[in-house]
Amino acid sequence: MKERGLLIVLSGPSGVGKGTVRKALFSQEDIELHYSISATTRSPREGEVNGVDYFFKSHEEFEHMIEHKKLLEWAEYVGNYYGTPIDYVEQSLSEGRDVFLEIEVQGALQVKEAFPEGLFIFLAPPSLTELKSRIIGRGTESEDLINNRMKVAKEEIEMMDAYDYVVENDQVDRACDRIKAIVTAEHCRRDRVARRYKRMLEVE
Ligand SMILES: Nc1nc2c(ncn2[C@@H]2O[C@H](COP(=O)(O)OP(=O)(O)O)[C@@H](O)[C@H]2O)c(=O)[nH]1
Ligand SMILES: Nc1ncnc2c1ncn2[C@@H]1O[C@H](COP(=O)(O)OP(=O)(O)O)[C@@H](O)[C@H]1O
Repeated sequence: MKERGLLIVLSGPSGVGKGTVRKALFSQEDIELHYSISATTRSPREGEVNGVDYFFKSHEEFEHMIEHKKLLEWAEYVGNYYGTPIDYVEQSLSEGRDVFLEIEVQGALQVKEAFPEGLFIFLAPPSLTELKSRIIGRGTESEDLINNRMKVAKEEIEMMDAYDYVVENDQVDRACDRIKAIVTAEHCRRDRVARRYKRMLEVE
């Protein structure tokens, strides 16, 4: 039987660098992860492509997905819905592929309920001042939205204890290396456990 893949959840406040670290991680050849594309009701930003960055949905379409249990988790975040389509995750894991979710904190906590065996990583900013300057530097949000995101960020940082690991995003390549090391260690741990049970069953 094919072993199930690993579910990796990267979470953390808006502007900490989740998207940047994820893209860097996916550009590396020594780790193979499968990105779960989320659905959202937020409007596309310049350059974002439907079905690549997100599945962009109307409120009605999103609520239809909720009603028909098409989402593994969903959350309302600063006025928009975001959610993880369940079929892609289930199918990839059952075929032995490692799935990577990049989602906010409320959603990550819902995934933890459904998949306690997942690997939950919180990406943390070096400081709140640096977080704010990254959000401002990205230039995608109005001042009101930036203040909202900072307010939510403080609440999210309080939840970091619920995660298996906290990775500081001081430099993108260092954060990436830390995440790779965590994923590799988790694979080794699971292989060791699987081998131990296999041996136990052979002896029985
Ligand atoms: N719960 C949940 N959060 C998501 C999902 N997809 C993206 N998010 C999070 O929603 C928040 C806002 O995303 P977005 O508007 O793209 O802004 P950005 O990530 O700050 O650039 C971020 O924290 C994302 O990680 C999802 O499927 N579920
Ligand atoms: N380690 C880092 N050092 C400095 N700037 C960073 C770092 N990681 C990300 N950034 C910048 O911070 C901004 C927010 O990053 P982004 O990946 O959009 O965050 P998130 O997906 O968590 O909202 C971007 O302008 C990005 O270039």
